[in-house]
Amino acid sequence: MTQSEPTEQKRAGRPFPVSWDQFHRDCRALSWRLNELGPFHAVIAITRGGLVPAAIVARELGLRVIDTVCIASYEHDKQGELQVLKGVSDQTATLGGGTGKGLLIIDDLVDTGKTGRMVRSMLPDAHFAAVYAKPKGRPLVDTFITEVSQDTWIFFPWDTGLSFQPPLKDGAG
Ligand SMILES: O=P(O)(O)OC[C@H]1O[C@H](OP(=O)(O)OP(=O)(O)O)[C@H](O)[C@@H]1O
Ligand SMILES: Nc1nc2[nH]cnc2c(=O)[nH]1
Ligand SMILES: [Mg+2]
Repeated sequence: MTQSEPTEQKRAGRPFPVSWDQFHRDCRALSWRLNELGPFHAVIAITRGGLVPAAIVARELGLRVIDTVCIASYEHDKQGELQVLKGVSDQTATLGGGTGKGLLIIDDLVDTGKTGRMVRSMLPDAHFAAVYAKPKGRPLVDTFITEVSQDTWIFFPWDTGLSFQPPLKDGAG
């Protein structure tokens, strides 16, 4: 990528900030939906973004076997090559009969669907859930809570902090 190319975040343009409170509510809503679809043997969080929703969903569904698939692709807001740094453990793979049946994969969001496609190829029979979905990634997930437009960039509470916001009207501050 050359210096002048915009990042995925800049290209997306429309900011969608999510507070801890909102994120917790959305994860609880996801848990309600998943509770009707289970039971699941284990939760698999796609790190790192999937760790927070996975903890909340696991708490709500009473699941105590939690594994990770560690995938890196975005360096802050630029997507590069997908790298699988760690797959599921042999123990979790056995619980899912080798194909992921009865396993619940969780991520914070699906955007282009690249990450989702990768985990689906690893565990084709697992249930894949994300809290937020953009249109390109939506066909990859079985369950999600809120759809946002493709030109939206979601700002998660663990990536943001409180800061001064200038008033909408110029000079009103
Ligand atoms: O649908 P895609 O276009 O593949 O994008 C979605 C993925 O991008 C983000 O992860 P990221 O690679 O930034 O890593 P992180 O979870 O460690 O922040 C997000 O948490 C999803 O896993
Ligand atoms: N924080 C964040 N990470 C992403 N990775 C891919 N899309 C997004 C997004 O909208 N927000
Ligand atoms: Mg991620």
